[in-house]
Amino acid sequence: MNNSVFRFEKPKNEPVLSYAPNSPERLELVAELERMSSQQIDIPLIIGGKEIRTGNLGKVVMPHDHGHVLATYHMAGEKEVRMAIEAAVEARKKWENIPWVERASIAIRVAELIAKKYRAVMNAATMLGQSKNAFQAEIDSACETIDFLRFNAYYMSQIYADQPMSPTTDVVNRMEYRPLEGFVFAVTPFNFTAIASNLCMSPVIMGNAVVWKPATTAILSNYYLMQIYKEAGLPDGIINFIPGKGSVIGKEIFAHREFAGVHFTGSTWTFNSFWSEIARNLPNYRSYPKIVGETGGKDFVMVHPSADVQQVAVALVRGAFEFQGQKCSAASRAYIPKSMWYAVKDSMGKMLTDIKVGDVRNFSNFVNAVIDEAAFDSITGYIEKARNTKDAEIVFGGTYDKSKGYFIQPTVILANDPHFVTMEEEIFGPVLTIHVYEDAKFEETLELVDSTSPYALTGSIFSNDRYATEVAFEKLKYAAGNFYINDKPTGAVVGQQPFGGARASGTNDKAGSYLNLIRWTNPRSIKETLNPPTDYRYPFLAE
Ligand SMILES: NC(=O)c1ccc[n+]([C@@H]2O[C@H](COP(=O)([O-])OP(=O)(O)OC[C@H]3O[C@@H](n4cnc5c(N)ncnc54)[C@H](O)[C@@H]3O)[C@@H](O)[C@H]2O)c1
Ligand SMILES: N[C@@H](CCC=O)C(=O)O
Repeated sequence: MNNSVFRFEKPKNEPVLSYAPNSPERLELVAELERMSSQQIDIPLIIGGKEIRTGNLGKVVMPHDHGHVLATYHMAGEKEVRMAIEAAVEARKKWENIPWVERASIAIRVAELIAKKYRAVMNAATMLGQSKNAFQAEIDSACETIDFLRFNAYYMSQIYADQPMSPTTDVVNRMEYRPLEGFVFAVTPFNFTAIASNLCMSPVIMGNAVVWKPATTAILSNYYLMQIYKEAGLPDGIINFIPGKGSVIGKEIFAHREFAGVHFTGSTWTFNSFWSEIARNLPNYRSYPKIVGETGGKDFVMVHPSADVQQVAVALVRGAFEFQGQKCSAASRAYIPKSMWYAVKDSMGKMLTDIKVGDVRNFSNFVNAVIDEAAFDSITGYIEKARNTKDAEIVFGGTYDKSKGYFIQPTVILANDPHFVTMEEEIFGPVLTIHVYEDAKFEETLELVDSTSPYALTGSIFSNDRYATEVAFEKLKYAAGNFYINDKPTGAVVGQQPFGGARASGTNDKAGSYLNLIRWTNPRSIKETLNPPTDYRYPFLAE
């Protein structure tokens, strides 16, 4: 056991590479895309470090070319879920007792491997499997994944250094940061490889062992993560990788006595179903489980008449359509003053005419495919609702085609009714709805922004009038957990804008900050009395 005190310096964010034509990173990525596109791999479950093949198979396809199979994966049944739980419970016994700096070193080594040796692999797998373009993959599967790992090692060192005071000479007080008693269930979404990694690694770094259910539409990149964790020295059984049906896996997990916490990112509906299931099983557990979930959003852009037209138009186009709007933070409803609407529309129209939609391997495509057929059908269903009502009209896009890939043209809906369904419900696709308001009704419109949707994830105000900005800041105090001034509501960076929201958007435990890590510890306060009293009486009783 090493008894030294280690301190990690605050890291810097991983620089985003440009992938400009002929840059070394571009050439390496193109070669990796070709290599991955020309093979079909077999993805097993990984339990206690062992590869398990159940023969119950699913397919990993490219969303932008869904006839192209990249991999087959094996699905867990009840037996494998129980094996994964046992492996995690067993592995945790040694893991929690090694010096924390060893755990931090493994995390930092994972970051280093992704930054250099496996950057192209992680980006190519995310591009092909999740249909992200090179820039969107780079900021996710390279930079954000790396940042989560490096910053969490630093935050962990700060948490552990936080010790209580011992104000008198006869007492020594200290705090021991134990992991949770049991295992943690990580349930991860398709849309960010970084989130998948972080949902597993933040409990792990704090001494916990994890059973990981990845999203079936992100299995390729998630499987490569497992391999990198192993190469970095993560011991067997600390993360147990079990793709499969959520309902089969969830049922076994939530009924288990050793279930100690769930680290989830995904839809509000799924999270609510977990919460009910956990409540139903409460008497079975050893401890109250930690329930951490970041969920949906209906993120707004509120525009004041003093705002700059071009800045607003760019924020709307990038905020709504990057990664096909499949970000929980995507700009999906905007409120524009009447005096600005035609200018904003004109500017957006120029950009939208320029934007190309297609395969990720063609680097000139800004927009790629949505994740799968179910998403395609759900998103286009909303577009059809807009087409078939008097309450709204489609002003850009509105076309789609799933014959080869799940492609939807960036779509802008103008809603006369500020409560039209696409102003209220999360669509999770390339659809932005705009409501135009009378310039004089700025404050009333802020009330509308606050009360229109059950979510409170991200939002922004565009204004060059500081008094107006301040009014929006106050009136929208609880409307967003991440609030932006003169910026799009997406693109939170680890260490800069800790991420998460409340209301129906989750428990707001702020991924990418110490606030998330403290959910994965079970602290023990220790008081040692150096000179214990030998008389039971209070001093005044001796009078
Ligand atoms: N707030 C955030 O930080 C954040 C970030 C990214 C995505 N999201 C949200 O995620 C959603 C999109 O992601 P998604 O489509 O992957 O979400 P989803 O809820 O469909 O799935 C998330 C995960 O839960 C699993 N799952 C579903 N039902 C289950 C069950 N009964 N038992 C166990 N596991 C189950 C899925 O297989 C997947 O791994 C959007 O609503 C988006 O807003 C939120
Ligand atoms: N870090 C992301 C949040 C991920 C949601 O899907 C952003 O702010 O765009």
